[in-house]
Amino acid sequence: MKQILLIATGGTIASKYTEHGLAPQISAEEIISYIPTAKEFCQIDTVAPFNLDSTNIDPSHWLLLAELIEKKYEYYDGFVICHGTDTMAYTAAALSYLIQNNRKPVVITGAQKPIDLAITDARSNLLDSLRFAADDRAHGVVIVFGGKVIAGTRAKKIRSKSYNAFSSINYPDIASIHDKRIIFYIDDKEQTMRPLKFGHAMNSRIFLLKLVPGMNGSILDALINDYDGVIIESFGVGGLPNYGDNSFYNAIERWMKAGKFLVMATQVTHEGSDMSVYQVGKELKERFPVFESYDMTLEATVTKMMWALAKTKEQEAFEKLFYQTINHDILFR
Ligand SMILES: NC(=O)C[C@H](N)C(=O)O
Repeated sequence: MKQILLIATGGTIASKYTEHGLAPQISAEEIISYIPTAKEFCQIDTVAPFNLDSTNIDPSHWLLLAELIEKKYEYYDGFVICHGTDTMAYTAAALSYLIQNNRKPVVITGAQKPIDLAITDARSNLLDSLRFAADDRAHGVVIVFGGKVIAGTRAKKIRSKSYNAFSSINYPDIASIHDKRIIFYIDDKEQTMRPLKFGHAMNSRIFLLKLVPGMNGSILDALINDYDGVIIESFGVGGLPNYGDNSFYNAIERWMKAGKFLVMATQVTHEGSDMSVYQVGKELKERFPVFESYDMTLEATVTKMMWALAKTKEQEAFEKLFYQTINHDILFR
């Protein structure tokens, strides 16, 4: 029988109603007591490294989870992480960069309702996750939620309340799960052929700047001491405004001179960036060594930049890391 390590980290799935609002309180053992049928197909051990609403999860927790999985890797066939949904897509993307060429499944799941309620998505999500983690065909970091299996780098929380909270962006679902049946749409064995690699560092000095009409580019100057890289979430396929004062171009010149990194992304959820299309994007790319997210999700862009800038501060080396396809994260270039 497959051996699964269930890693409980908190989230709504493990929450109870308190006078201060929902807060994680349910232990890992209590969580598995709600899904007794899992015993028919796997044997579960549990560990609870922290118990947090995922709003409180930061890069140090991603490193802790990767380290825990690295230590236990040889002892288990698969890993299921119970996690809050709010930052689940960030954790899934971060773990995709921290655990590469992963031949075992690392499944992240959670719920919109606590597992101790009579009506909840928690039990089906957890059962689906364990079933997937126990499947011979499964590998890599994925989110299992609402019957979908989504690559860890492609997930986005698109609904704040409904059960079908996650979507795979610019990429098909890896598989779907209905009752006991798992149907694979993508079967990528290539990842599992390369040597397994664990990462041990993330650079959190990354800022995300969401462009709004009328913004002055000098805002970048305020970031220059505290950040190594900025992602500008611009409009459409990507570009920067010039309101006649050159404020963005001048600020970017100072940003680049200081040896900082700039990635252009888009506020549009689907289809990604392509700065070569319009003058407002093309000119910027011709003048400065800026990178772009293309079809990567924002969560993947942020965490990939954190991972890559922990490895290098050199443009060419960064470019190689940033545009390399990892766990299905980028196709378009
Ligand atoms: N559904 C959830 O899990 C939301 C919760 N606030 C969390 O992310 O921890």
